[in-house]
Amino acid sequence: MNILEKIVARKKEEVSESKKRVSIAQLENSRLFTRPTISLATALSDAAAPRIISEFKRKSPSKGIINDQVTPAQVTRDYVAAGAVALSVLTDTDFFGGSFADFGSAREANTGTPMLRKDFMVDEYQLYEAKSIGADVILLIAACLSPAEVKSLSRKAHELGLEVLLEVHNAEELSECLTDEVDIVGVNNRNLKTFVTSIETSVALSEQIPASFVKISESGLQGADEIVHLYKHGYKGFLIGETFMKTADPGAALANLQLELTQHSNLNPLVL
Ligand SMILES: O=P(O)(O)OC[C@@H](O)[C@@H](O)c1c[nH]c2ccccc12
Repeated sequence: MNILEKIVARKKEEVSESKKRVSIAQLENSRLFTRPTISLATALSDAAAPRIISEFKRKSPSKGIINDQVTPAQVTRDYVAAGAVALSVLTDTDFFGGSFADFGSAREANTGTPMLRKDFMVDEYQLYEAKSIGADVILLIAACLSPAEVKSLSRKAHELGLEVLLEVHNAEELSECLTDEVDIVGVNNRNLKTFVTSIETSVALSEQIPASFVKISESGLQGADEIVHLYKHGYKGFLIGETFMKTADPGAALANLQLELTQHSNLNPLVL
């Protein structure tokens, strides 16, 4: 089994345990369930410059502990203050050290910025969970879902008012799984089966994503130059975790990147 298969197998167990503990009706009754969601797709498609989706990520299977000193509330406040277009918070515990508690404190620390529940979605039940914790966007990873699952989970997400980010890593996943039900297409520069990261993945796939979809590039991003390069290939959003989280002050790291981006001619990420 590769790591992705291990994560998905564990996730399926977890979901069946959760279903026994908490019913969908209970999730529907939670305080945040009826909260109106905020559109990330709109924020990105309106953007006249690269926008950063900042991730709260404590650890990962490829890197081990990234940061165990910071709190999601503080990092969220700092990311928002530094101009993040959206926040991504890991809710997977076993492999990424995330939790609903992390997501909840980030949600509490910010009401106006869209939030992505970053997890491995394999069952409709998790969409109800996402809504109950105040998520705006959910992630569907083509590498661990069938095209039919992508379609049905996307439909259900929309029914619940959630936006869908479809993550692809290669041309096959893109052609098999892209459906009109998807709101945003994310190209993961990291192969989740091998952990190899290359921004050339985003470059290569950019042409193949129809212009009607908002595109984002995910993983392994570090500096303004590569972001501007990918922006010129049509990517509007950039999902960044480790580069920020490995510093003592992730919000300050985002602020520095924003500054570097403003120094690129004709690009001002702080002005719409
Ligand atoms: O920390 P990075 O290399 O900046 O990557 C962030 C994000 O793209 C990455 O965490 C990610 C992308 N797709 C995922 C799917 C599951 C878990 C994590 C991910």
